[in-house]
Amino acid sequence: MLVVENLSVSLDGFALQADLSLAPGRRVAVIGPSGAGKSMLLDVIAGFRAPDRGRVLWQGRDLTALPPQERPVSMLFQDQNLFPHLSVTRNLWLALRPDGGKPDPAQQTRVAQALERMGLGGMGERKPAELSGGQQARAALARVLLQARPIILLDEPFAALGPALRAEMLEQVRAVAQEAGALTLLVSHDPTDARGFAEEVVFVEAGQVQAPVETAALFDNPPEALRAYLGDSGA
Ligand SMILES: Nc1ncnc2c1ncn2[C@@H]1O[C@H](COP(=O)(O)OP(=O)(O)OP(=O)(O)O)[C@@H](O)[C@H]1O
Repeated sequence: MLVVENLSVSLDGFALQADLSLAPGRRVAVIGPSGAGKSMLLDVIAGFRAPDRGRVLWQGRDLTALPPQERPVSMLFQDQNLFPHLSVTRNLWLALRPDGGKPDPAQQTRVAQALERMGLGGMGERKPAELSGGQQARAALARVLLQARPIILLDEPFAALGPALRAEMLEQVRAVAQEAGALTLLVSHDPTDARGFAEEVVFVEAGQVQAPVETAALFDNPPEALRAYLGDSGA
């Protein structure tokens, strides 16, 4: 289980509170109004922000004091976080050799296979700027695939893509997560994405992280606060 226990983080007058347990392998959407604290929750789980109080545990192990690179977590951001001066292949090498060393031939083959799988065969020598937005998203997902960590965090990584491409990317994420048996948390502003992707939904409002609810049950009978958030989005 991923357990976020008695967590409290404050920043410039904003406070986030969470108490949450999520099972390995689940697909979870994190939704809620702008500024509610969704990114902050992911940042604390990933280790980019330290909580004032509380702990983050994975399978009983306390991660709270660990730096991001030592956590069992891969994170995908909207800007895809690829190094602009490195080729796509070299960006992916870093997933296997964070020290910057040259991967061995077997690792290089894995990188080439990940590129093929993401439809980027033959594009490994390009710099990220020489790829389309969708191709950059696939390159970033190839990195997640190579890292093969048991928790995948996605902070609106595909928001800049059109609906069809976004749905396709979420399908890819689902396949990658399933293969790795990874728990996946997806921050999204699009209820359709949440419904299509997630088995459970965590609703965050004004710094309060609510307990996860089965997706279908939540959207079939949304509580008042969620109804207000969804407005007339048709979800
Ligand atoms: N670096 C910062 N300095 C000060 N306040 C911040 C900082 N980052 C975030 N905040 C505040 O913390 C709160 C939570 O921000 P967060 O980015 O987690 O919200 P969010 O739910 O992800 O919003 P959005 O959906 O708009 O991305 C917001 O009220 C925001 O103004």
